Amino acid sequence: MSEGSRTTQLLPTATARQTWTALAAEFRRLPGLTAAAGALLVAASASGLVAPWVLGRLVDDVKAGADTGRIVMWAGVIAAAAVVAGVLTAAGAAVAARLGETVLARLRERVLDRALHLPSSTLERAGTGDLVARAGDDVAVVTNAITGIGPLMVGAVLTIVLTAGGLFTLNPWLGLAGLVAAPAYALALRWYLPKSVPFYAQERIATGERSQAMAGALHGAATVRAYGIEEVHVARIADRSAAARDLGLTVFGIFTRFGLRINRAELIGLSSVLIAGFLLVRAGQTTVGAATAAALYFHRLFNPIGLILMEFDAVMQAGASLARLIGVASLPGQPAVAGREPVDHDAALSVTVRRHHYEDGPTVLEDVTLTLAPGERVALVGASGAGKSTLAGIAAGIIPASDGDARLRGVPLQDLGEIRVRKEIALVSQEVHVFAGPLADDLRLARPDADDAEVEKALDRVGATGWLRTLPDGLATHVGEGGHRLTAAQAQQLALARLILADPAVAVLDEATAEAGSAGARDLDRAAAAATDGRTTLIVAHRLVQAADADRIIVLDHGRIVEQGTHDALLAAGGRYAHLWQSWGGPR
Ligand SMILES: Nc1ncnc2c1ncn2[C@@H]1O[C@H](COP(=O)(O)OP(=O)(O)OP(=O)(O)O)[C@@H](O)[C@H]1O
Repeated sequence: MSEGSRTTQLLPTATARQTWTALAAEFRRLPGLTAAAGALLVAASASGLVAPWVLGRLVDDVKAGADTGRIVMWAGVIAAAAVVAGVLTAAGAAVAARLGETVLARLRERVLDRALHLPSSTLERAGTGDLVARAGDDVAVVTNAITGIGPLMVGAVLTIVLTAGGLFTLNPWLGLAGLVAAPAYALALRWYLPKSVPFYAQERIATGERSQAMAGALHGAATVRAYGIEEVHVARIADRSAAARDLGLTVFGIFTRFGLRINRAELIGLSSVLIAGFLLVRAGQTTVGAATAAALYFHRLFNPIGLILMEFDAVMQAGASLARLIGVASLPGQPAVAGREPVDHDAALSVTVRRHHYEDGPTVLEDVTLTLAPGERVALVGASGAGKSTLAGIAAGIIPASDGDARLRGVPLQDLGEIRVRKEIALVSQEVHVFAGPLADDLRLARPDADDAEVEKALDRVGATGWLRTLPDGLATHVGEGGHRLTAAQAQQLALARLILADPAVAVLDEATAEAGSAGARDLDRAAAAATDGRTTLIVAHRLVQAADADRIIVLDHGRIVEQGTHDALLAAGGRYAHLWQSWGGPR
């Protein structure tokens, strides 16, 4: 496809409510583990309440002149509570991490499953970048959150809820006194978030630029030295480092001032609890011990509240990533059964496009009607940007026409269902991916039950036998990422061999042979001819020689069909095609 202002429509992102619903549904599928994690975390937080309460009792007992035995008993209770809290916290964190990992693994599987089954048109619109970012970055962010801060956050929330409950149980007035700090915390967060988020983003960019400047200079060290431009690069690195340092200091400054605001909120809360305690004790409403316990409870809130506030943006970030994952995971799966059956029809494939445009872009195709008889070979030619790839995409069911449709033996492709369409119509595009693994496996993607002889025969038909023999392990040779590197032309041959194995009725070839140099291009032309032999074929011809032996040639210009006919007829007509043929330098 020609480069232009490509518009993409990102994959869906779940709303907050959908995210919670989907997450809750995942936890419900693991009732045992969820209940165990919940119970352990609650018990761990609750056991932390024991020590402050006991200290309060201790104060009252000492005031009342209790004997040493009683004090030792309370000390024993505190020690036991500490041990129990430690054990429960460790067990709770382990079970919660296991629960989180299990939920995440399921979510990851669903995302991958949906991603691989996405209707081609959705993927075409979204671009693979969005999907790769979700399967990569978003999964990483959520994994870190679920296994790292996730259990800590849950623990912190539970501690806050239970401790606040403890505070109110001691004396409702003491609880209310603690609540006085809430607005101060809220104000601290309101001050911090709008400032920190953009600075964190800038800091990440600045450190990235610094690494880039250093890596660039080091990779090109020889060139830098040869041209004597060391100073320029040193100055550039110094510049980037200074920018990163300044931003780092700014971020640290903001963080410190945020810490100050949190301390202020703590001071307000603790003072208010102490003052309320003093007044209540004086009025005989509570004991010194209870007021002490209340102050200790409030103090106990410092860490969890601090943790939640400090990690608030990390939680928001994880939430955003989770929403993007659930957006993909919640896409409808593939229908198990295909739709309507194609019927016997004169046309193997027909396309009617009244108008097509990408999103809000200009019209790319207009009034195009294309009908391929069974077994017919039709070539699309035209200048770059004329709309050939778009028309091929619509014909293959990859791109839905804005106004119009493609039909296989009379049945609209959307009625056939994606599975059936992919079985019947194969698209070979220039972007051929070689999957990492044995060569034979890559070919069997097209037909899993093909035996070695069939795989070899397909490779032979596309002229790959020559290089197949040179491979160290033949069909078992590992190709793709980390394995034996195939050339672009060899990868194209693989794609054509896959086409033979898949054996579809209709083949759409878009730039399938454009990659190679001229000698290789001829080999690939032969391979393409062999692979499409006997099939209804639509070929996007970038070199006119690919079109010359087609049954019919269709000339596109600015999204409209301007000419069609056989090579000879079009040459004789002396029109657009003849002109293209002449300027391309083809024999008359
Ligand atoms: N995904 C897309 N989003 C927006 N515009 C697009 C997209 N794909 C193609 N276009 C635009 O549609 C027009 C037709 O492009 P198309 O790729 O179909 O032409 P082509 O004849 O195949 O060109 P080439 O020979 O360069 O591949 C061009 O203006 C192109 O920029």
